[in-house]
Amino acid sequence: MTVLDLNQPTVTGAAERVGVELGARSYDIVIGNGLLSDASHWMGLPASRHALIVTNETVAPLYAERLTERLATLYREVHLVTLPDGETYKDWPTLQRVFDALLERGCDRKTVLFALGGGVIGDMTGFAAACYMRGTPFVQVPTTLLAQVDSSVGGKTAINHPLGKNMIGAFYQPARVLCDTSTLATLSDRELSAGLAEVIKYGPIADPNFLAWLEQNIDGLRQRDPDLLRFVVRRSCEIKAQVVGSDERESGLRAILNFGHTFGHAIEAGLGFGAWLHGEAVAAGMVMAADLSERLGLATAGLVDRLARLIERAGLPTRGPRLEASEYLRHMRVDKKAEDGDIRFVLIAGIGTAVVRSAPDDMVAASINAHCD
Ligand SMILES: NC(=O)c1ccc[n+]([C@@H]2O[C@H](COP(=O)([O-])OP(=O)(O)OC[C@H]3O[C@@H](n4cnc5c(N)ncnc54)[C@H](O)[C@@H]3O)[C@@H](O)[C@H]2O)c1
Ligand SMILES: O=C(O)C(=O)C[C@@H](O)[C@H](O)[C@H](O)COP(=O)(O)O
Ligand SMILES: [Zn+2]
Repeated sequence: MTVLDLNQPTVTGAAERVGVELGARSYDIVIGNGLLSDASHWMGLPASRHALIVTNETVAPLYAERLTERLATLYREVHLVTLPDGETYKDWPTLQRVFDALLERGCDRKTVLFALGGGVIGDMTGFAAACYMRGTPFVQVPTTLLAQVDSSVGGKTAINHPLGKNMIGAFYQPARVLCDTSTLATLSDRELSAGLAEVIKYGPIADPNFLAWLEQNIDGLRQRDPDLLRFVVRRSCEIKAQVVGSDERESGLRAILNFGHTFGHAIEAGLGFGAWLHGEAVAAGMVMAADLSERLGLATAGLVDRLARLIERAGLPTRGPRLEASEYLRHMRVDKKAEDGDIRFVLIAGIGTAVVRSAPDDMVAASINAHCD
């Protein structure tokens, strides 16, 4: 991929826009400090009588009132549904509560859904929007770092199945993504680190300069320097928008965004959803995938150490939990990239270049055993 402009972070108060170019489904990602309080970025959203804010019990007390006030100037009826918090609730019964709320409040097919929260809320709201009356518009208002740099962009929506991560879902693009970076101030350190895992991912798969920049700035990011945070949100969105813009439904290139996820999803499913955060599982998964890249002779020696050092400095695990390699393999066989039972991994063939390959089970097991407790 082309390396885009890596200027020093912009320090202006003005919001920035990154376009996701998908023809009729194109939309903007708007990034700025205080967007929830700035009416100008909320103009031109899909028109409707009804808006439904979908959020959870942690985020609602923090930001639902501000979003309700903002939407009250745009929609005649603004409804709110507050879901329980956690990855364990990314499931059918909780999704059903969104449909209950829509029907009980008389919402029609033009109703605009607003996903206010992290990736769990974003993925479920998007899926609800894809299904309700066969499709109603939705807007992402991501409030975690992970959601601002990754999950709010690109239209992958889903819930989990006990046997596999994100197994039931749809590709369904939002009408806009509004990233208010000021919401990151209330995020826990653990969740901030989880978001950094998906940020780090973009370096090895797409942008060597970004990886080097992260190595220089990781401490400042963990200290929540607002300019650094805003820069990583923008740069991450630029990379993801470029990938999604050229392969919306993952027929090829888009799979590179799954770096670390084949192992990571096995960790999440193997331990039971919610035991490890998604970002934590992806972090350990990236180390295993880097190891496999070295073992297969795709990457030169040193990749694992370099990546693990950065991951550790980001406050993330570099080793997976104690699970048998056979248990990992069992979960990985249901990964969506698998073909005919053949597990396919995103591997690194030099920093900035990712490839998708299968590998012999014994080599995969060796990578797992070398990097799990
Ligand atoms: N669709 C995609 O492309 C994509 C990409 C990456 C991850 N995901 C999915 O996203 C999910 C992980 O997202 P996540 O890391 O945002 O987790 P999350 O949605 O569970 O949010 C993390 C925690 O932070 C809380 N929270 C949210 N915003 C807050 C704020 N501003 N202040 C304080 N607390 C806040 C939440 O209530 C939750 O407890 C996983 O289900 C993963 O599979 C999807
Ligand atoms: O947008 C994508 O494409 C990604 O793969 C982004 C991932 O970070 C994300 O976790 C995604 O939900 C994983 O998708 P899946 O198809 O493996 O469930
Ligand atoms: Zn992910």
